[in-house]
Amino acid sequence: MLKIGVFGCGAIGGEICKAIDNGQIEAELYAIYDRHNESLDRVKSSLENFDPQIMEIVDMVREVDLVVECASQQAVYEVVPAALHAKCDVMVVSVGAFVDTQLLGMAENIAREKNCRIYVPSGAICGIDGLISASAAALHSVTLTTEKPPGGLRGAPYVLENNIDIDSITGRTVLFEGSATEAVQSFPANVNVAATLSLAGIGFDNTRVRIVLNPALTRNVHEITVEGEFGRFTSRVENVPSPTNPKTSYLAPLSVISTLKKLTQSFNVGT
Ligand SMILES: NC(=O)C1=CN([C@@H]2O[C@H](COP(=O)(O)OP(=O)(O)OC[C@H]3O[C@@H](n4cnc5c(N)ncnc54)[C@H](O)[C@@H]3O)[C@@H](O)[C@H]2O)C=CC1
Ligand SMILES: O=C([O-])CC(=O)C(=O)O
Repeated sequence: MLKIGVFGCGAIGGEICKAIDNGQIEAELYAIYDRHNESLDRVKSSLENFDPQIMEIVDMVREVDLVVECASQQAVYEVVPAALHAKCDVMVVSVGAFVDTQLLGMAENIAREKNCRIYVPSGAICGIDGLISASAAALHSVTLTTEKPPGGLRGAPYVLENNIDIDSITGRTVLFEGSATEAVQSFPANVNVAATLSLAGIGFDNTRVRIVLNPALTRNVHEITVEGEFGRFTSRVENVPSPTNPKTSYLAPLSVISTLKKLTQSFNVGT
């Protein structure tokens, strides 16, 4: 049975642990880690069937087959090289870290050398399957419009650095327009989806991103439009925010759970 370690036990990590524990994912929850004891305690007390060990990353990668990073972009720098050097596969949710071409190149090189896999689930957006299919021919443009209520954007570096008082904004307001490169650095915990889109499509510099604050919304909306030799498609998802982290949509852990299920099933559907 696949032995899994979960690094980061917040909104996403907690759901993954539960899905392994209740048998939805046929794997062993072998180890967990979080820098906050409360998060570890919360996850541990939610489990009925597994009693994972709490392990620092250096120990975790020696014991498990796959580490799931669901912590932060900063954690990716720690988790990904450690896992790959130990010949351990890794799934990355804080995908925005891969805007760093050195990190991405290094990860790809070590994975090739050690014959390991790096998995990036679709996360909180819909349409990555279509984009991957379309990318087998020429792509002309990829754009993302992310629209969130104030709770989905509060605390982002871009908001703080530009002294934007998001609670005083009363109507739909475009906060940011630019490349995915700038977007994932300015909103590291809000638009990892822009990174996933970039990796699947035409890269960080060419993927265009618009971030909109809409106080009237209760859901996190991501709309993507892709044009290429295949034609054109638009996909729009209206995501229920996670109850414990309003920045994160519930679809994000569901996407990780489904990607993990794919790894353990013999019959797989979709691109
Ligand atoms: N790819 C996608 O579509 C999406 C990605 N995300 C990203 O996934 C990650 C996890 O999201 P959530 O679970 O909602 O966040 P969260 O804030 O609810 O949980 C993150 C947990 O990781 C821990 N953590 C953070 N950095 C750490 C480190 N360096 N070492 C040890 N523990 C660390 C925190 O203490 C916290 O318990 C975030 O980076 C988030 O931005 C979120 C939503 C969608
Ligand atoms: O969960 C979402 O809606 C998107 C998100 O936070 C991210 O991509 O970082």
